[in-house]
Order: sequence, then C-alpha cells, then structure tokens
Amino acid sequence: MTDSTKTSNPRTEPLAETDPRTNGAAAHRGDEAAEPSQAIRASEHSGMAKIRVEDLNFWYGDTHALKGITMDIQPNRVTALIGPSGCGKSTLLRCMNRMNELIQGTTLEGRITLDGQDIYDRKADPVMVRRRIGMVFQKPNPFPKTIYKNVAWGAKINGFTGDMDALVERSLRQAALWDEVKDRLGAPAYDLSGGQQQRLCIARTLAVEPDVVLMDEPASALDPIATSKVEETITELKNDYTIIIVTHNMQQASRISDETAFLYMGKLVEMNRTDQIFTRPQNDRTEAYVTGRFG
Ligand SMILES: Nc1ncnc2c1ncn2[C@@H]1O[C@H](COP(=O)(O)OP(=O)(O)OP(=O)(O)O)[C@@H](O)[C@H]1O
Repeated sequence: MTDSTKTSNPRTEPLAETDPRTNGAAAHRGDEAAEPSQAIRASEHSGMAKIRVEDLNFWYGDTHALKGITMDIQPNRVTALIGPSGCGKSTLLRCMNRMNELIQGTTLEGRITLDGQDIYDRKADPVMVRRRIGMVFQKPNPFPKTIYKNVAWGAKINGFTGDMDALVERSLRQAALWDEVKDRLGAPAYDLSGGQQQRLCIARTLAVEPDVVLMDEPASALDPIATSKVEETITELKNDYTIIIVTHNMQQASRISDETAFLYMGKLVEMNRTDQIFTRPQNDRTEAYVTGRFG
C-alpha cells in the first residue's frame, strides 16, 4: 500500500522499540535462552512465511491447550483454523499477537515469528506486535463514540499525524463500509447494524496499518446477509493483508480461505490448501470433521 497520508510504515518497523517492554503476565519458558533481538525488518523477508509457528506449547495453569504446533502462514492469503470446540483454535490465534499473555498463570514454549522476527523475543514490544498483528473479535465491540472516532482512535494513540480524514475514508472503504456511512460519520457507532458494526471494527483494525489481521469467528454473531458482506470484505482484504480466521462454519472456511488448518485436542492434525482439506484430506479425523461426522 502506498499512501500520502502515512507518516511512517508500521509494517517495516522492527518489533523491538528502544524502550523494550517485557512485562507480560505469561511466563515464556524460552526466556533464559533468548538471544538479543536481531531487529529484522519485514521487507528483507519477501518469499518466506509471514508468520511461522515452531513447536508451540501453551498452558493455562495445568491445562495443556496447545501441543507442539508447527505451521507456516503464507502472506496475502486467508488461512482458516478449524476444529471441534475446545481444540485450541482461539488460543492459537491469541498466541499470534501475544493476547494470551494478558491472562495470568499462562505459559508459552516455542517460537512464533513475524517476517522472521521472534514476537516473543524479550526485546519485542507487545504493543508493536499487536499493532502489526491486529485482531477482530467474535462480537462487534465498537467504542461508545462516533463512527469517525472509532476508526481514528487507534491511529491517533499510535501517534499518526497525517491526514486523518483520508485515513478514516481509506479504512472504511477497505472494510466495505464507506458508502453506507459516509454521510453520517458523526453518528454514534451504536446506531449501526450488527454487521455494519463488525465492518467498523475491521476498519478500526485496518486504520493502524497492520500486516496481519486475526479474526476470531468474526461473522458468528451476524445474520446471513451481514455474514456474506463480511466474507466479501475478507476476500478483498487479502490483497493487502494476511488474514487468519477461526471459524466453526465449514462452508465459510471453504468459501473464503486459501489454506486450512485442522486442530484436534490441542494438536495440528493437518494443514493444506483448502480445496485439498475439503476434497482429499490426508487424515481420517480431518475427513470425519469436514464431512460433519463429528465436532
Ligand atoms: N482463559 C482460559 N483459562 C483456562 N483455560 C482456558 C482458557 N481459555 C481456553 N481454555 C482452555 O483451553 C482449551 C482450548 O480452548 P480454546 O478456546 O482455544 O478452544 P477453541 O477451539 O477456540 O474452542 P471454541 O471453538 O469452543 O471457541 C480448552 O480446554 C479451554 O477450556
């Protein structure tokens, strides 16, 4: 993306700031052995996985929620995480932008990199990680503010000093909401329908110019028409972003994703192109799940 409204490109900023924070609640079992940050920049890593998960284990207290997960997330694709309830989809998604470490008593082992940089490196700034890896939640959660302020807020607190009107318009256009709200940007966000609120939350996430957008069942609270709008939006977004989506909806996964990962009881069973997973899965359990025989 090139745009004159940008003052800096967060996508090429290293994850470690000059004032590193390492105060997350999650213990990182690899900390003792952590190497100093190598400050690798995104642009130096074209051609490799956008996100790489390496032998990831995660515990809530004694609950071993993720067991040895290794996967590559390709850039500018939609990757779907599927699997029965409790298999670890949301946990894995939240590990990808360090949201889980906000929960007390959790432990993480293994490595997750964004463009080759370890997001759990002791010098990586969790705020910067979440800026480059944004998240959209299951339930639309706009702030009790105007439509405009909802989109502008994140950029403002991140120090954006460019043309805010242009940034708000661009973000709303990318989220396919501009035409529906352009004449009422000063109206409360709560006046919007549920589907519009979810696209507003997508616009809010995009306004801080992330590299990757994580979506945790973004359409599960929406009716079929709003769902198809959100799905269209996601399909458009992959031109500019890498998208990872958790969904229980098999039709949705097959409609919008390029790659699908099937998880079962905290383990990655199979990951492949979506058409392969749905038509020629390698594993019997994957087949049973995608054909609706369990889950
Ligand atoms: N905050 C938490 N504290 C303790 N255990 C948790 C917490 N969140 C999730 N778990 C446990 O971790 C495991 C994985 O849960 P997770 O929510 O990641 O699964 P999921 O596949 O996303 O499920 P669902 O499809 O029902 O949302 C489950 O055993 C769950 O009970």
